[in-house]
Formats: sequence, C-alpha cells, structure tokens
Amino acid sequence: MTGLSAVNETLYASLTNELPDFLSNALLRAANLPSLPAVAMQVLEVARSPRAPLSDYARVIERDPGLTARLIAAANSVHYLRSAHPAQTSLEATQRLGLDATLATVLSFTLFPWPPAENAALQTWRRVIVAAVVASKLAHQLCPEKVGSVFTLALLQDIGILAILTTYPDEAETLYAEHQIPHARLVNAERRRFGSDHTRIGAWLAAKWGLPSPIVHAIYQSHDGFLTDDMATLCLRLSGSIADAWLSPEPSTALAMLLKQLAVTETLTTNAIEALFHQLPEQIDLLTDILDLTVPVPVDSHTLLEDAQQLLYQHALTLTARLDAQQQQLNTLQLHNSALEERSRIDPLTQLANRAWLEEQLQERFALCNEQGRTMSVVFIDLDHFKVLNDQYGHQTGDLILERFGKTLASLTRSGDLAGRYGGEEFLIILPDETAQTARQLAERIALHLNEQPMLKIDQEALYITASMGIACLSDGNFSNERELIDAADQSMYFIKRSGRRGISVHGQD
Ligand SMILES: Nc1nc2c(ncn2[C@@H]2O[C@H](COP(=O)(O)OP(=O)(O)OP(=O)(O)O)[C@@H](O)[C@H]2O)c(=O)[nH]1
Repeated sequence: MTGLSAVNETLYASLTNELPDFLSNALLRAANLPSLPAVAMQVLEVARSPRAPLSDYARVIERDPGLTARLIAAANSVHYLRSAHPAQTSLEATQRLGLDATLATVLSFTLFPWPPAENAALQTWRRVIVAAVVASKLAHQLCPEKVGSVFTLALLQDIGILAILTTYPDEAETLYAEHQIPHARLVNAERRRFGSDHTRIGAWLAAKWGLPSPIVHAIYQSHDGFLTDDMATLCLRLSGSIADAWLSPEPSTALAMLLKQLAVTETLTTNAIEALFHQLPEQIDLLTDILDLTVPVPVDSHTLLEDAQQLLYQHALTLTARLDAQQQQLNTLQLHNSALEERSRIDPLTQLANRAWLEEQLQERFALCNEQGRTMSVVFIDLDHFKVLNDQYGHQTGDLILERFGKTLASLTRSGDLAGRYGGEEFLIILPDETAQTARQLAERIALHLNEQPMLKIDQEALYITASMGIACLSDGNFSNERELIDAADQSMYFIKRSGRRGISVHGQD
C-alpha cells in the first residue's frame, strides 16, 4: 500500500490561482469546508491500485472505529441480511459489500452530512451515487482494469458542490434549487455567481486534501466533452450525464439527447447502452439501500430506453424533413441566382454579353495573358450611319437591326470567343489566344456577311448595313492594361470612320 500523498504544492497553487481571489478567500474562511479524514485518504490510495485485495481496504478502515461501525451496519442492511451471519468485522463487511459499496460507504460517511435532509447536498450525493454505478458498469465494458478508480472518481466528481454549499450556504441552496437539472446549465450558473464552477473548486479541494494529482485532474475535467480516447475518462464524463438523465423529471427526453451526443463518440454501441441500462436499476437500488438514500423516481429501464430511442427517431425524422425542405429552398435559390447572374451578364436586346461582362472578362483574360505569356485580340465594331437608319425607319427598326446583328455575331464567332454589345451600336469581340491576323479574318467574314445578307426587308426592299471595325492584338503593342487594348481597337475603328466607313483596320498595321 502506498502512503498518504503530501499536498502537491505546485498543483494546489496553480488551482488556487485559477479561482478569483474573493472565492479562494471565502473558501479558505469557510468553517465547515468538507475535509477528508486520513482514513478516507488511505482508502482512496488503496483504490488507486487496481488489484488491491479487499483485505487491504478492511485493514485501513478498521483504524477508524466510527467508519468501521458504519460499514458493518451497511453490510448488515436489508440486502445483505439474507446471509447466515451478520458481519462483525471490517473485513467481513468489505467482503460482503464488495468494492464499490465499500468505497461509496466510506465516502458517504466522511463527506456527507448525516442524517440526510432533502437539500442540495443530498441531491448531489444522489447524483454521484447513480453516476458511480453507471461509471462502474461502463468501466466493466470499456476499461475493466480501471473499474475501481473510475467508481471512486465518479463519487468525487461533484465534491466542489459540497464546498460551494458550505461557503455560500443560502445563495448556493437557492442556485441549486433553481438549476438542479440539467447539470450542464448548473456549471454556467456557478461561473456567473461564484466566478468559477464546481469542477474547478472540486479539483482545488482535492488538491488541498492532498489527493493524488490524477484524481485532481480527473475531477477538473470530469464535466468536459465525450470526445476522448481515454476510456476511463469517458466513463467518468458519461457517468454524470447518464445519472442526470436517469434522475431527470423527463428521463426519456434527457436520455434521447444524450444518445444523440453519444452517437458522435462512436465508442458505445446501442447494445452496450441497452445492456448498461438494464443493469442499472438493480445496482442503484442496492447501493442506495445500503446508504439509506432514496432515488425519487423509480425508473423502468426498458421503457425509458425505448421512449428515448423513439424520441430520437422522431427527432431524426423531423430533422431530415427540415433538411430536405432547406435543400429544396437552396436549390430554388441557386437556380434563381444563376438566372439572375445570367441576366446580369446579358444584353437583353442582342442576347450577347453586356458591357460589364465584356470588361470583366477582358480584365481577367488580360491578367492571364500577362501571367502565362499568352496573347489575345479584340475587334471593335461600330455600325455605320445608325442615326440615319433610326431616323429613316424608326427606332423600332433600329432595334430589330441591332437584334439581328447580334445573331450574326453569335453565329460567326466560335465558342471560346466572347462577343458583346459595348454600347448603343458598338460591339466588341474578345478572341483569346488569337493574333491580329485571325481577328482580321473574323472581321472579314463579318463584313462579307453584311455585304451578302440584308439585315431586313422593308416593303420588299432589302436593307443592308455596313460596319467600321478596328482590331488590336496584345502582342502588337505595349499595353499596360485592358483599357489601353480597347482604346487601340477603338482608334483603329475611328481611322476607318474617318476614311469613309465600311472597312477594317488593325492597330499598328494601317
Ligand atoms: N434603335 C436604337 N438605336 C440606338 C440604340 N443605341 C444607340 N442608338 C442610336 O445609334 C445612333 C448612333 O449615332 P452616332 O453615334 O452619331 O453614329 P452613327 O449614326 O452610327 O454614325 P457613325 O458611327 O459615324 O457611322 C444614335 O442615333 C443612337 O440613338 C438602340 O439601342 N436602339
């Protein structure tokens, strides 16, 4: 057996530093701060050794006559009386009670006020007793070699509440009456009222008693999340939550929420949880009988688990339905968005790209050419004498001509090219990776088309149009941005206008 641990000063100091000054001062001034007598400390030390025989516990316990008497009384309580001879010694009592009940009795007797009154301390003790049974059953499944230590830790996880109750009796009693369930909310309420919660205060108290640092750390982290690889830690963290569900006024709802959280850990199968729940009632009855504790709601584990799973299933169904509806909404919105986006790029009259889209594409293309040493050309087209057409045939006919010219451009350009309406009767074609020579060939095809195909027939009379076109190629000038490239093509187009219209000019060549 190892000896009693000395207080780990560094750990105690760092935990004291974590508490606000007013709280640590108040805790230290508290008259009845829970204390752990030497005998209980020694029992906990024994419990740290996984293979310690019951006789080791009995030997430690018999040094304290009061504790021994309590243990013998517990061993001779209702559940154990069927045995032929009442237990008379500490060893007989521990043997009859078994490890879990022995530990629970020792800690109950040393920490828990007697006789129990219906108050927050009793609620707390009820919770940890149920939690300890849960922890022990879970440990049998997940880490059988640590059953004893997990059970002890589960019993100690809420000692911080006892410390808060003795330090701020009235305030804490009210707080715990309000917030008894759920426990997670309690932790937040404690932080708001006392500047710290019972896991920190419990760890501090354990360090003050001189409990081994693994116990102190375990209490500190006892209420953290379920995502941990350490099975003993998981057993401890689950134990409190399962106990809360068990003791909740609406156990099936609480359990359903817990099962949902548990699904994330993927450590416990539904079968394992079922097995656990079916073992719990008997074990809890046994222990609470020995300790004269009543668990207020007698729970039928079968019904509870079934109800919880049903709730979870319904919840999943509602959630799926909601997700489906959201997905549909999203699809509609996306369709709507892409239609809007499409509309924001298209000139409604000609169905070609609009100016904004042309400029955006040109900017991107220009940057890409610079980055990758590629080239491109642009063709700037201005329809000739459009004002005259409008004046002569009317604005609507002018519109129709623009629309038909749009179709002409769309039919003569290739899929990688981008033709758009730059302004009133001005058009621009972007030709990625093409030289001025290729751009000229395209311009010539357009000119030929306009020459050969009338845009309209008005009163059986064919109406032809002409265009002035300017071309600029990135490779033929020192252009520092896309704007300069368009300007160059525009100037070439003006050169044609000035020269009498209907023609093609290439920047740098004419
Ligand atoms: N029908 C119609 N006309 C438009 C549209 N946008 C611009 N215009 C007309 O196009 C004409 C352009 O006139 P100008 O800039 O003088 O050019 P132009 O008459 O084509 O003469 P040049 O370009 O010098 O050959 C104006 O009368 C505008 O009103 C449009 O969407 N529909």
